[in-house]
Amino acid sequence: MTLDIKICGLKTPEAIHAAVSRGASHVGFIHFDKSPRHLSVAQMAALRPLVAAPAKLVVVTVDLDDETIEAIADWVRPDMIQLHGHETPGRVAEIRAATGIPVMKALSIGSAGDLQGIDAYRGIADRILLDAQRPKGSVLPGGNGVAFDWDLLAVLDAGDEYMLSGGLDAGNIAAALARAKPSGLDVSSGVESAPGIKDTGLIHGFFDALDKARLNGAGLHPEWSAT
Ligand SMILES: O=C(O)c1ccccc1N[C@@H]1O[C@H](COP(=O)(O)O)[C@@H](O)[C@H]1O
Repeated sequence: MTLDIKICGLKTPEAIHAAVSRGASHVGFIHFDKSPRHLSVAQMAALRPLVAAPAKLVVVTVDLDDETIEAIADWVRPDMIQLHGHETPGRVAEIRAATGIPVMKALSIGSAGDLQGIDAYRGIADRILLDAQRPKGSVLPGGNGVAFDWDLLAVLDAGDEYMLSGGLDAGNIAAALARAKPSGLDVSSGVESAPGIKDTGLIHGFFDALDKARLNGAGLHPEWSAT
């Protein structure tokens, strides 16, 4: 098993190319109009062909209505839909069934108790994404560039699969992998020069730091390859 890498909030062909050329397993487009990374359905559909297999396209949504979810499914045809709002297990199942597209449910983690929320989505969401809680005053449920305490994850069982996000960057990725055992990493703000502005140099820097961490064997889960 390899460690999945999702580079999220991409808006330009250059940024998509940088992520895909470095082996990103997932590329994320944000559809949330309060975000500086927001793309309309038409913009996502236009960029969609640039995300070719084996890279997978994830569209990030927040408490979206059926009509918009349907438009995204039909026009953008993502490989996965990320649900980053207050979607209940029932709503997650509904979106999964209506679209036939795998879903990733994001959960905000501020304390060990928040991890119990995972249980409700087991067998319903295809993947779980663990992110930091939104800082006071932020209008964004994610993409705030803040990390949570990765040591909280120590209570999880070895078989608990999750993607880790929140404030990851080239400077902390080795420490994150030494303390957490995710099956994937998700980064957005950490490869930006300003909110919503991806920097291809920082994208390369993130993959370089990851390569270095892997060479040093930084906390890699025994089941995950170092390639
Ligand atoms: O990035 C956004 O603007 C965003 C908006 C609404 C929901 C989720 C959003 N981003 C997600 O946040 C995490 C981590 O972001 P960061 O690295 O801390 O900036 C990631 O899963 C994005 O998909």
